[in-house]
Amino acid sequence: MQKYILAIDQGTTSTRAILFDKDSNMIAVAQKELENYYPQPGWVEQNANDIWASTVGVMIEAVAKAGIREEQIASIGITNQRETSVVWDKQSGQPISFAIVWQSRQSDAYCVQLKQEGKEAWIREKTGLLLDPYFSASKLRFLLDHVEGAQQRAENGELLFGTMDSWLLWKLTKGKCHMTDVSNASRTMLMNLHTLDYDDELLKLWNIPRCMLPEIRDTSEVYGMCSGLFDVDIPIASLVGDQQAALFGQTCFAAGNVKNTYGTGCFLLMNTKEHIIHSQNGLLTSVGWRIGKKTDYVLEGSVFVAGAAIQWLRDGLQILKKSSESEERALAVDDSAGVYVVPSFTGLGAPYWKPKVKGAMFGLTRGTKQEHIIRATLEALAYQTNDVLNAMKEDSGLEIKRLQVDGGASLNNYLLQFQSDITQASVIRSTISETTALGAAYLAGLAVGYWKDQEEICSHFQASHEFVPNMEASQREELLTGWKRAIHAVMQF
Ligand SMILES: Nc1ncnc2c1ncn2[C@@H]1O[C@H](COP(=O)(O)OP(=O)(O)O)[C@@H](O)[C@H]1O
Ligand SMILES: O=P(O)(O)OC[C@H](O)CO
Repeated sequence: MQKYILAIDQGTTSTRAILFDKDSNMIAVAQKELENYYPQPGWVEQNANDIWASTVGVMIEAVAKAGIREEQIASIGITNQRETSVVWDKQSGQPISFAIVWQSRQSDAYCVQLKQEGKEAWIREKTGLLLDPYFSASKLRFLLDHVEGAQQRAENGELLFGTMDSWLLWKLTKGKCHMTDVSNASRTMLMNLHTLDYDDELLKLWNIPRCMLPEIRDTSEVYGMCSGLFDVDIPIASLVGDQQAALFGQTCFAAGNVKNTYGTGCFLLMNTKEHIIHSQNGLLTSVGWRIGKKTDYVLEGSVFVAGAAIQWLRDGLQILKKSSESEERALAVDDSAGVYVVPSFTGLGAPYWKPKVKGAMFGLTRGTKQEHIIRATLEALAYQTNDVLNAMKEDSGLEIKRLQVDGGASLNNYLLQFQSDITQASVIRSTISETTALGAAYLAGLAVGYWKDQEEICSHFQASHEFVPNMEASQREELLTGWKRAIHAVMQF
């Protein structure tokens, strides 16, 4: 009987379920959009019940679309938007409030206070993370402080905390499994990177009762059975943060392998194997995955606005009808005519971490056309990626000769060629666009023997296109000098 792996990709804007076969082909895809709520400026929330409902919906739809029998599903993998936090009642299974999304800044005051108390370096050494409301700890603190009676109920063992992997696992196993994996736990700011367990000093600092936290497990193992949804019980065999899943899906298994996902923002991850590298250049250190007690760590740099800048050209400036049109419009001019766009609309992320910086455009003349601005905006995605790659090279001491890419904006050939030219590295786009779901599928398949090992998985990787550097060194230097001046200028403004 032909078998398949069902991957759930629970993202910020949608939930997807994808069935893969043994050759990594996508057999069926189902997707449901999700509502984000913005109750106050800078706050972003989601309804965890909607996330659960969307997950059930896409799982059933994907299996129906594929026309397979449920017993043909060898295992289920879950990958998820990371850091987004929810607390629920153990008895009723109801969330005590909306989930706080990773982008939300509502718990910033806790981080500011801890910075003032001089705790940043100490937290960084333990967790590899910067003191920022991006991570789960301050979000959980916020929930326990703002929902009446929550702290006491948590201490009594009545409430449970989870990121979306834990929430979905708990729901799919009908409350039997309250677990997470090391990759997700490494983004909570409660786990110690060295021990891979919750850190008592951090729990004390944030005043979080350990009993409400999910058990930390491997990234690829059978945690429990999905029961009640289908006629047969199906093992759930991977939990993994979405950026780490993409790294796995891109088969970046060796030290120094790097992937970049060009979505709304850009997420760059480098596999550093067993080495915990503490960045001197504004990057984060997290766990990639742990399989059979072997842990791979990663260095990570996030660019907050990437594809979102193209959306701004489309919806804000209205100089594009569709994002995909940006390629031909950029190619309609010979160059960007000295225009630089710095799309730091929500501050600058890695490697600068300047949350208050605004965006800017430089080098405008009477002859500047829409096409120059479009081209310069695409180039900004490549310059920002290049800045993170330089930080990665410096921190790891490794050369980066190859960058594997995915995400919506990676369909833009002009962008990828320019990336290759500026970075002087091969830029490789895989034939499989859904690398995040594929990574979760690989991890779930490995756990049940569907695929034998990483070597077998590597043999599935196929580049759809490879972009190689093709720019004079002098031109490259000149362009990079202009970008540095532009970045410097926005930070001074
Ligand atoms: N051909 C393209 N050129 C440039 N940007 C694009 C192109 N296609 C999509 N995008 C951008 O990519 C983003 C969507 O990518 P996606 O990976 O779906 O993002 P996310 O997972 O963050 O929602 C959008 O911001 C869109 O503007
Ligand atoms: O939902 P995505 O794909 O934008 O990913 C969100 C990241 O995991 C946040 O850290």
